[in-house]
Amino acid sequence: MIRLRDLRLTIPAASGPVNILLGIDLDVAAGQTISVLGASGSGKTSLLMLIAGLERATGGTIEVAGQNIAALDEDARARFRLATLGIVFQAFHLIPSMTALENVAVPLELAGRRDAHDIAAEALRRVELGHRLGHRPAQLSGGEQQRVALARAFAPTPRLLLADEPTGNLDLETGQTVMDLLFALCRTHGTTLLLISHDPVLAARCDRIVTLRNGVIAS
Ligand SMILES: Nc1ncnc2c1ncn2[C@@H]1O[C@H](COP(=O)(O)OP(=O)(O)OP(=O)(O)O)[C@@H](O)[C@H]1O
Repeated sequence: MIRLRDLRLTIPAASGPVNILLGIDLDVAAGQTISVLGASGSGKTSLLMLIAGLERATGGTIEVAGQNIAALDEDARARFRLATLGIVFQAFHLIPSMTALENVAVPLELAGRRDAHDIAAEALRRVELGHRLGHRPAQLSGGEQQRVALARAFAPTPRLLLADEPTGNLDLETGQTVMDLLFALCRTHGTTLLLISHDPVLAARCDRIVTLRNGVIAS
């Protein structure tokens, strides 16, 4: 599902170029769950942004679901994301003016699904938010907002879920509930998971752990 070869990222900055990733090689099989650990600033989020096609690599190759991301232009990458990936961030990134149902329906509508609202309602019921369809994000708790974000990510049944510290803004117990749901959804749909975390206990729930250090995979 993911194949990275000598992946490099250098970003220009006022004080000179910043080398963030210095040659990453990684293979993740379909259906596998993998966690990326590493200290703050080790390049975890940068790696996720490259795999999602939200950032351009400065070297190496990225294949996701057999697609060479670097070969795609901006529009093609957006279509590729819609068809292939779900992403969940630490901040929930819901649209404040929209209800939970509308937030989950957006990517489905963009993908041309006529039954977007029915699928969105079902996705929200699966994260136990069937009673909150008409609530806006400000009317939901943090845990509920992240469950809406999970429903939005899983509603189009993506082959790959990218999760960046999805429990970072939640208390321990709420975070546990969200992660139980996330792993259950991955299992049900056979979704490949790449989970970025600081937390070794959470990481240990994945099939595999890799650790980023100084821009390379240290273990
Ligand atoms: N646009 C940018 N310009 C310059 N430096 C950047 C930029 N984006 C990221 N960096 C630097 O790249 C390094 C890696 O950042 P990244 O966000 O990928 O780390 P991370 O491992 O996800 O950290 P955290 O766990 O704190 O979220 C950091 O040192 C950061 O300061």
